[in-house]
Amino acid sequence: MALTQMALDSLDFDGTVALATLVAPHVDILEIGTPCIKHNGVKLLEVLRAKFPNNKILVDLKTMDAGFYEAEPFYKAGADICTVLGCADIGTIKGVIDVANKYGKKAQVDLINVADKAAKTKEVAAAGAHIIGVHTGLDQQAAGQTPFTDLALVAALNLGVEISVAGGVKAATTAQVRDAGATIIVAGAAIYGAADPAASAAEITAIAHA
Ligand SMILES: O=C([C@H](O)CO)[C@H](O)[C@H](O)COP(=O)(O)O
Repeated sequence: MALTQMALDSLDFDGTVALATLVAPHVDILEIGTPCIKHNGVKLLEVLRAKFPNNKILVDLKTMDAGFYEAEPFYKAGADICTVLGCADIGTIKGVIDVANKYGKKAQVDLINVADKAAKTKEVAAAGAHIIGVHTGLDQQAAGQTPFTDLALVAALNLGVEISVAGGVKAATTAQVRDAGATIIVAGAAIYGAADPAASAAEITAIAHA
């Protein structure tokens, strides 16, 4: 059993709200993707928070510096999870963990571009990270990479932290990543690129929840 998260990666404010309206009943977590939050800011989070009280909301800040200071306004506005880059300074990562704890929320450390993912996972888990994000980014996917080997590596550490997996996951690979130990399964393009995003989200969630 894993939760599902839909990545909202459009830059368009109204289009994002419209897509979230279609998909929200069929996923556990709505993600405001990095380009989307940079373009639209905390106002979009406030709108989604008010419209979708039954979904958790992840804000994909991918924070690189000033962890506590950057993430606090988003937790204050209703984010349940904010992300911080694993390649950031440990002080930055601890800042996001601290502010998440202050609001009773969660911090996710994104392993994108981290060279030694096992060592980083152990370090940030010991620092109190709530979720480890195994992530093959859009540019890495374009170069042919997938998250599956990294997921196996992180899951094998058995550290008792939640593990999120993102990077081109679709219905056909959802059972594979669920069985490999992901507790949160992220899908972006597989849902927003589908002819029927609600049906695609429902299909992925049915597999993830099995
Ligand atoms: O985090 C993401 C990306 O780096 C842009 O910020 C995506 O939201 C994430 O990769 C999920 O999208 P898909 O890979 O299209 O499923």
